[in-house]
Amino acid sequence: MSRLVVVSNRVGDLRNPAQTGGLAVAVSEAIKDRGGIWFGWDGNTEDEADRSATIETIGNVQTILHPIASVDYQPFYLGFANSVLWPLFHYRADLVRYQQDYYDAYMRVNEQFADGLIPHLRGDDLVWVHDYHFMPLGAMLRERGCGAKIGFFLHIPFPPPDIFAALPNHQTIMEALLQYDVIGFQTFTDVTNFRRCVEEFTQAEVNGERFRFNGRVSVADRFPIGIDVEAFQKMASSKAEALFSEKFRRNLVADKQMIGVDRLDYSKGIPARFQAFSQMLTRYPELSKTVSFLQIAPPSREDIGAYAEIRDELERLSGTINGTFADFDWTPIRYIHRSVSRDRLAALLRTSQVALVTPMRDGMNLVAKEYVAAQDPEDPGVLVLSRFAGAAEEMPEALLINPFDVDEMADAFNQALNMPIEERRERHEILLQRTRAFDVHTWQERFVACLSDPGAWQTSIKTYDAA
Ligand SMILES: O=P(O)(O)OC[C@H]1O[C@H](O[C@H]2O[C@H](CO)[C@@H](O)[C@H](O)[C@H]2O)[C@H](O)[C@@H](O)[C@@H]1O
Ligand SMILES: O=c1ccn([C@@H]2O[C@H](COP(=O)(O)OP(=O)(O)O)[C@@H](O)[C@H]2O)c(=O)[nH]1
Repeated sequence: MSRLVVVSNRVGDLRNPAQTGGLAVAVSEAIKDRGGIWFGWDGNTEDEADRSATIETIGNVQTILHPIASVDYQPFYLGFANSVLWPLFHYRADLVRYQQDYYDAYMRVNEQFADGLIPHLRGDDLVWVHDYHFMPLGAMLRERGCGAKIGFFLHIPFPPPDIFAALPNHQTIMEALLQYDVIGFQTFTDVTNFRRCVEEFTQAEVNGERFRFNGRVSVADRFPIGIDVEAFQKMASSKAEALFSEKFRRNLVADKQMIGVDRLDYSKGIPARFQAFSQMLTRYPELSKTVSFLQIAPPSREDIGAYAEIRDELERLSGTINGTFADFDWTPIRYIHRSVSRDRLAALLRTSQVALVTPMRDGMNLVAKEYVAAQDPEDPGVLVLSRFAGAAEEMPEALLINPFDVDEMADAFNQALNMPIEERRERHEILLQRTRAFDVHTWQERFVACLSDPGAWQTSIKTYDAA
């Protein structure tokens, strides 16, 4: 069996169950299955003299943590990755802050990673590069003579050509992506957008989802990421956590609880969700004191202006909403700006009657799947899900909403709170079945199978009925 070599900016802490961020969570689950090397950033932003890579073995996984010089970190991670690619790929061209030195640092860090990785590679390895931080890495490994199979998986959406064209370096990035053997996306929409960009911005020969460019053939497909359903179910219903949820339930003044769990990111649609909750209380005054809304939103990328702004906006909004609706014995919104461990989170999801997953745009959104897994099948809660989350493609039985329409969301929240038990069970059963069918193990196995033999890979069917 070929060795798997995973590359990503964040390397999950394989000993820590409390990590946040879908990539770290999902890749940790996936690599534990098969073992191999996980190569990524050492998480250090300070320069120490001659910092070199740190190598550690944890079970069947070897982690190689590579430094990024502090002078590069800001323009690479906060700059090109998260002030250019992240907003653009989430369809927010208005938030892009492009600077040539950001791009230069991005290419430099990719070159350094290629130099750092190449001595560890063997010809028969399967190299799996993750996410927008490392789009040119495959091409740079090829330049250094790497003959191994190299695949790329994008965790965030891929935009249509009109938006992608706003990236000054779009052609270089497209051509670099065509140096991978496999280019994986979360959804059909992303695959379609990518194919359209290949057609528009490169000279590649296009045959369905196969592309021939500079003598190399690449295949693109959708590999929807999932969770470890059994592990999450176990956490949600563990005895210790049941005690925690019971205590938590007793302390609740309202009968029902709605929950949102998101990194504090403008793509997650939290302000509109708060507004819709407020609108729900205005439209349906009978809900007053019967429901409270718990929003967990750990800090993320706080050195970027747009992230600081959204934090201020949420503090303002939650203050205004509580000021308007709260009473001596009822606080409508509880907003927690720190991360919560996954076992505790699982219990909180199980204790909540409605989950609000309402991003303006999201690659997948694992919280949607975690909520479904955490439910008691006899008395399950309702998932309200944005049609612009990647998860919506596999989860049409959720209450799908348009996050740009606050009124529609308010009505859907009310519908979720009042949904009869039979309907809740019906929707939950099929959602759970599909969450199981497309779990993190399937994700890993499908990607690795495709990368092992890209020529023989049959690109996926267009529906999820097979689940
Ligand atoms: O590493 P950070 O900058 O702190 O950000 C955390 C991660 O955010 C993004 O996650 C994405 O991946 C999830 C799993 O595939 C997906 O469900 C979600 O929709 C995406 O937003 C980002 O893509 C990762 O690189 C970050 O590590
Ligand atoms: O306080 C928190 C907030 C989030 N998460 C986890 O972080 C991941 C977030 O992944 P998702 O795909 O929803 O979004 P991302 O943050 O990757 O954009 C999920 O597994 C959450 O359970 C967590 O453990 N604690």
